[in-house]
Amino acid sequence: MKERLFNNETNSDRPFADAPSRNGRSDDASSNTTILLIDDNPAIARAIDIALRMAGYRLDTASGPEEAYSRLAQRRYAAILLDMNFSTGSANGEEGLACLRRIVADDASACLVVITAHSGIRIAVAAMQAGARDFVMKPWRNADLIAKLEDAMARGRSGVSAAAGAPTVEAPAVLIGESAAMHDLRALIRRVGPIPASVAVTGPAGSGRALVARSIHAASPDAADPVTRFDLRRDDRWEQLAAASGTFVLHYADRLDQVAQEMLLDHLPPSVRCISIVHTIEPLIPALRRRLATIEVAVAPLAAREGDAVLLARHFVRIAANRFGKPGTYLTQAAEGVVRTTSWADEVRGLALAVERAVILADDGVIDTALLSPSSSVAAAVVAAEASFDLTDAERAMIEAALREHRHNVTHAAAALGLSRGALYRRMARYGL
Ligand SMILES: Nc1ncnc2c1ncn2[C@@H]1O[C@H](COP(=O)(O)OP(=O)(O)OP(=O)(O)O)[C@@H](O)[C@H]1O
Repeated sequence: MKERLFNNETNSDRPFADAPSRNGRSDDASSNTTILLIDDNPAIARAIDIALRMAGYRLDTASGPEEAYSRLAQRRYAAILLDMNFSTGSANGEEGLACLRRIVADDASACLVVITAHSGIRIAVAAMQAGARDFVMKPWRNADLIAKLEDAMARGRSGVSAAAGAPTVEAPAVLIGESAAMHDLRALIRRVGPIPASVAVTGPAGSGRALVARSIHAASPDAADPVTRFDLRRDDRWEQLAAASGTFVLHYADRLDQVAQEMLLDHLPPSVRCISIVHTIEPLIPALRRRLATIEVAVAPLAAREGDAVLLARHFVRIAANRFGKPGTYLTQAAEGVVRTTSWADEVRGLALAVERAVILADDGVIDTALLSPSSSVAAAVVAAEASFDLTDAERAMIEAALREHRHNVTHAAAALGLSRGALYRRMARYGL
């Protein structure tokens, strides 16, 4: 039941000129080590890619903060090389500093090296104060760049050297979203995380509560220790509680009846920090509310987070495109409009599911509105059934998909299929559904 949240890994003129790594190696020590470059200049990205590959490293590139957060939500990088300006004409380093602060807030152990213009000493100082481990000034010599990266990685705070290329287990808890609600949520997590008070994370299922709980733990002094998760619906919950220590993440306390809530109070060791995931704290008896919800961190429904659905959809496209081997898959503007205006059942998880399905069905890597329509799972079922050229199978598959899509709500499934409820019931009986 114990689970470790964190792996203990752990435009310029003439920026690149010369030798590979100071150790020139391409051996096991560095060959598994991946570095993230955040830079909007493809020429720089190509050149750094070559230099790092010659030194035995791998490079992932993000063209700006949005893509960077998405990549950082997927894996932990041994080091991050961050340019300080992204928009055309911007030179004050503010964009880079904001990105740096966000990355460090999400993952205090992130190893950041910033790239500044030759005259950017003020920016370099601000970046170091904000948590960068080092800076390089343009133009740089590749040998210096790699030496600084290697020194920064070696100075990692964790026990295992990132430069040793330890494989990534779990990505940092990165919350995608730029809405006011998400900015407030991040600020609250940063305030609450370090205090050993118990926290109740509230909100609709699928809205990201478990991710927020991880993020709170990541901001705590115990971040390097594993949390223990409990599903309070399980029969053996009381024995499990008694055997554990550290930080507890409790699921479904709000589903316990009054007697079980009192038993939970009796069984919770006094010294543990509890992070509870509940729909609302209303069903909690006052004493349990005091024990579990000293502070409430509310996760807003997706509909109340202006602009976040599109950022999340792009994030899920990147993940699914990578997972299903479909690089370059993207949402059309019209599809992003659908993402923005749809009320997603099951919140962020529902959106993620719709996007994954669309990525799979997008033959040409283009996700247009039709692929995002709620009935696209029905379409997918038809495609699958068509392969067998059996109309009976196709009809059954469509009905099954529509029922799944609408969580067995016959009225909604019938409407999606263009049938009356009675007609759907008759077919369900025929197919034994
Ligand atoms: N802001 C976010 N940024 C990135 N991913 C997110 C965000 N919110 C949710 N997700 C992803 O959506 C999915 C559902 O989130 P999560 O499991 O945290 O929801 P939940 O509210 O805990 O729901 P449940 O308790 O029903 O599992 C997960 O894959 C999670 O990583």
